[in-house]
Amino acid sequence: MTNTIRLTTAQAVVNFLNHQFVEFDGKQERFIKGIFTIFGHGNVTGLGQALEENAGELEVYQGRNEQGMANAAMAFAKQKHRKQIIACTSSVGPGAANMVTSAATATANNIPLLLLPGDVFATRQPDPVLQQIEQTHDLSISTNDAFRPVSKYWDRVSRPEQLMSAMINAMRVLTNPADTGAVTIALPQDVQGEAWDFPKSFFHKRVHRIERREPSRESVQDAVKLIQSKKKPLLIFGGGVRYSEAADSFVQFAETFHIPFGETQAGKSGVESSHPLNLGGIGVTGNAAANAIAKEADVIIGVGTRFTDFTTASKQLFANADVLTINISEFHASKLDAVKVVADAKAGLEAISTALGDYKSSYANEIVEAKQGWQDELKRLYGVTYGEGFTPEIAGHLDEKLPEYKEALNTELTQTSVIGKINDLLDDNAIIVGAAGSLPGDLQRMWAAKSRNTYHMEYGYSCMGYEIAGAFGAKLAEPDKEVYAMVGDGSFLMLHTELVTSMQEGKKVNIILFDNSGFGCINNLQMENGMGSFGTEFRKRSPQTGKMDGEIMKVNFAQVAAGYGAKTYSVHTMEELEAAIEDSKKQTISTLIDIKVLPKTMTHGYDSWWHVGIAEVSENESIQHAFEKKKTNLEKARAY
Ligand SMILES: Cc1ncc(C[n+]2csc(CCOP(=O)(O)OP(=O)(O)O)c2C)c(N)n1
Ligand SMILES: O=C1C[C@@H](O)[C@H](O)[C@@H](O)C1=O
Ligand SMILES: [Mg+2]
Repeated sequence: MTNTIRLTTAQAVVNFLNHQFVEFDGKQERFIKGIFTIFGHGNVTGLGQALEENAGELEVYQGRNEQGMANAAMAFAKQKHRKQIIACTSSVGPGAANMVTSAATATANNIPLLLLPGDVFATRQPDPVLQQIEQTHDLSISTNDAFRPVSKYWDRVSRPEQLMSAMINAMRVLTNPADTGAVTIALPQDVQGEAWDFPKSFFHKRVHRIERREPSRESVQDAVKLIQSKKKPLLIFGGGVRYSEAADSFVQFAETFHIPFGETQAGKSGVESSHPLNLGGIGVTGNAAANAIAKEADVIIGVGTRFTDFTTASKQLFANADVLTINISEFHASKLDAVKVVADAKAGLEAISTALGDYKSSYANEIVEAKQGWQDELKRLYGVTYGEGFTPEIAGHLDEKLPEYKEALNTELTQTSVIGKINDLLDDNAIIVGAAGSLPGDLQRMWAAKSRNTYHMEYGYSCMGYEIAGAFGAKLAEPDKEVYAMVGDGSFLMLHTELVTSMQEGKKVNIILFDNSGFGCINNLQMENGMGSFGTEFRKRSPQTGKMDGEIMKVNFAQVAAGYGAKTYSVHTMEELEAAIEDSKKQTISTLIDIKVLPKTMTHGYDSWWHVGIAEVSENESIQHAFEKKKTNLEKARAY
């Protein structure tokens, strides 16, 4: 009996993908659910042929935009806590280039994403093939080299037999909780069709064990010593806790030692917001309760967090505290000069818990009071209404222009009150998905997660255009729940066409669109830092000034989505909002609710600083002032 099987490279890819499984806590699951495709000459006659002939168990999807489909694949993996993925194949050239952004998004967020872009001919016989870029200094370069800096593993299969080591390494990285991200296997279009006698053993079922790395005894002792020397510890619930499925251990740790916790964007909803020790979002987009407690904490225990500038408020928030990290990645564990426990979140927390004995923090009423204070503030935010003498949350920027927006958008709705209403109306187990704009900040502060794992925010790359594709990916992961994309008008305009794919697949997503006719959060950012309103409001070019300071642009987003066949609603009042949400729940097709909101009515920062580059020299006094302010702020931050 022969020990080999003759297949094309592409057929071997499909066969191999069908035989990959992961095992976590004793539970085995198929690792590759399916594959998103947009076919072109770079993949249709190779991978396309292989999938047509025998896709096996792989579900084959048809994307609309390569970035969109890859964002959906990433969201699927994120919602599945990295235990299952959907691969993506594109053509050569522009199709491949469209996935570079998604690769970066997945890598920044440590989410597994397998990309299989077509590539130029290995033989070079037809060079330049259509869509080949031709770098004169190096003919081995193709568009796919652009994936190198944004991939955790990159390979090009220039001969069929290279596929074996390429795919084994791809799986190594995709299933490695400490170092996962985008994996790019570039497949030259001729090689995809070339045959090889592959060893049958290459296609045997492979089970990739996702192990819970135990901490070393010494590192646990270090952690115990540090915590025992402190009175006011603060835990941070990072995305790693969710991926490690360690929420129960985390809560038990917090309760046993009476330690409050703040949530990062990736960690939020790992535990219900109502938990008495859950202070909610922390950092630049954190709330007043979490940030106030953080300022007084003497040790920060960051679990499964990358400590981004948003979490640390640009290293200002924990300036005077010691830091302890529990992280599966040595790299992330080593941040902020921390005492580090390199371990799986659950294993690390449980080991420290056992060794910590009868330690108790010395918080008295601070936690209850901080939470109550934030509840009062939330109530105020829910109730912000436009009217006589109105002062928006972000005051002093466009105050005098608000009546013009009210007229143009035909609305008096404020963003904070709309978010409050939506939070009240959605099902407790509904999933919200977001990524960019002012919404991630508002939602991290304001959103009360009533069930676990219902808050899905891509804030590692904060990539505009993730929201709708991401909602579709989350829906594929959890088809029995309502999924809502929370999206600004800017993000919608950047990329929304996987909405069509959601309808093709009969997987309903709901788009909640906040139209303030502009890149609102960037307008806030520039004006807070001394600039005028420049290039961020959506206004027509004025024939008088020659600048984009003319009429406010009006887009009927409901009509756009209706054109795709979605059920849509135009909302200008609270009553219309309530009716739209209730009706949208009854629909079986995807929906879009086009909500017109006033600019500047999103939440403001709560005692936090975001470090951005500011001009050191300018004729403008307000810029000079902003630069001085930045210098003062920098002095209050940790140096590294
Ligand atoms: C792909 C991408 N390009 C640019 C940015 C920078 N950026 C962040 S938010 C934003 C504007 C978002 O506008 P919108 O979606 O309308 O949200 P709003 O701030 O108005 O709520 C921009 C341009 C980004 N995050 N992602
Ligand atoms: O530049 C940015 C500012 C943030 O407020 C926003 O949420 C994010 O999308 C971004 O890219
Ligand atoms: Mg906007």
